[in-house]
Amino acid sequence: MNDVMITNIKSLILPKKSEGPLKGKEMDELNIVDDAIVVIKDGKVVYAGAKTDEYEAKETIDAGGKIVSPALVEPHTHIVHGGSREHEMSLKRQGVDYLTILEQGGGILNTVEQTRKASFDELLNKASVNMTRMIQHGVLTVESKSGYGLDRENELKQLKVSKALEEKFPVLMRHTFLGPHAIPKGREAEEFLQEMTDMLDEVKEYADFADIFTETGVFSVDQSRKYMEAAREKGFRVKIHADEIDPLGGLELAIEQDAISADHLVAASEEGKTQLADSNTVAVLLPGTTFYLGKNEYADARGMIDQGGAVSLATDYNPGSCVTDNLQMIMAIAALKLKMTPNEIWNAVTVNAAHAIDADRGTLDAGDRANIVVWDAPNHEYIPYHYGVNHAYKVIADGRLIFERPGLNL
Ligand SMILES: N=CN[C@@H](CCC(=O)O)C(=O)O
Ligand SMILES: [Zn+2]
Repeated sequence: MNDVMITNIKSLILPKKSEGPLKGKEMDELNIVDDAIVVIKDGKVVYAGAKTDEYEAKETIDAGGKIVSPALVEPHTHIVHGGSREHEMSLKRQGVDYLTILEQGGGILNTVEQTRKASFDELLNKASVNMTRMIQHGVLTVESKSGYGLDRENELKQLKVSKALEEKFPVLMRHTFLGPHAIPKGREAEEFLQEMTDMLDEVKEYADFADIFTETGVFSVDQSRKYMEAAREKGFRVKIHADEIDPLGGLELAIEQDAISADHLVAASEEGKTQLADSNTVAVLLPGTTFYLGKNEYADARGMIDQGGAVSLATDYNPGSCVTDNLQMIMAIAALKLKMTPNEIWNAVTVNAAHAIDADRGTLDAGDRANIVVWDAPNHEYIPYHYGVNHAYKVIADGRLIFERPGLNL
């Protein structure tokens, strides 16, 4: 006997499982089945498709005539950190830009100070609040970066908190070492980068990927290449914060280094965008960051997709450049500012996001984990359209209902 049957599904969104990420025109293909059911046994999907009488189950979850999809995948966050940086809002209002705040010892370095001061438990409790919110917004797979320690003790502390989060919540996580995230006060780039590179062996136990912030005033393309090569030699797949503000050629470097993802890419070159199509690299775009930094130019998602590249979307949740843990909000910004179609957006936050972090998630084929969201929306286009609110109505992790949107007690 099966365990659970989700019935009364108006439309079931079924992104296509594929060996690599969906690229180019494939990104606009999405299977949507009307009047559907999902059957679950031992936390896995037995059947997801058109309604049939063929199956029985011990328990029923009524989707209430709403739409259902795989749980969302969040491929880029800085969820573990101490403190907050609301004071930077007034600096921004006065026209002080992101890199200037960093150069003056604020920004990332401010969060480093607060993260170093925080105990393991403080960090875990704080990140748990964000994780709870992400789950409530329909996310059950989360990538999490270090990068607010910038020394051995605190980078390891952050990665251990990240691992503990995965133990605590019914989520699949990927953990990324981002030791070269900024240059600590009083240090010199080369020797600090060497210290972070020397940590890679030890970090292997906790991290799936090695990442670096390649940007003006942080690490150059040559320094980043050296770090990525060292990480790859030690068996890491690499990631990169590339071309976020200045066009340094970070996307080309990512492709050259067979990075699993290149993230940001607001200022990526035409050459890089062209190369993306023939690469194994997923472009993880973070339009919430462009919005939050008050920029007018967004990443050229259309150029990347139309030339045959693979694109994914993430919040980039962090305390400085994008302070939201609502991936649905990013879906709206992608529709409005990146000119992505609803199908492209759904693929970008499910299958392609999963490929960007090497996670077998984002689909509901037989045998997949039954990580599912019932959305309070009439169709899949509605979620990017009605922005800024949470449309997740029920969240099901491994076949278990773990969140149901509360109503009002009137
Ligand atoms: N740009 C570099 N790192 C983060 C921001 C971190 C911060 O400002 O605290 C990002 O992806 O946007
Ligand atoms: Zn980031």
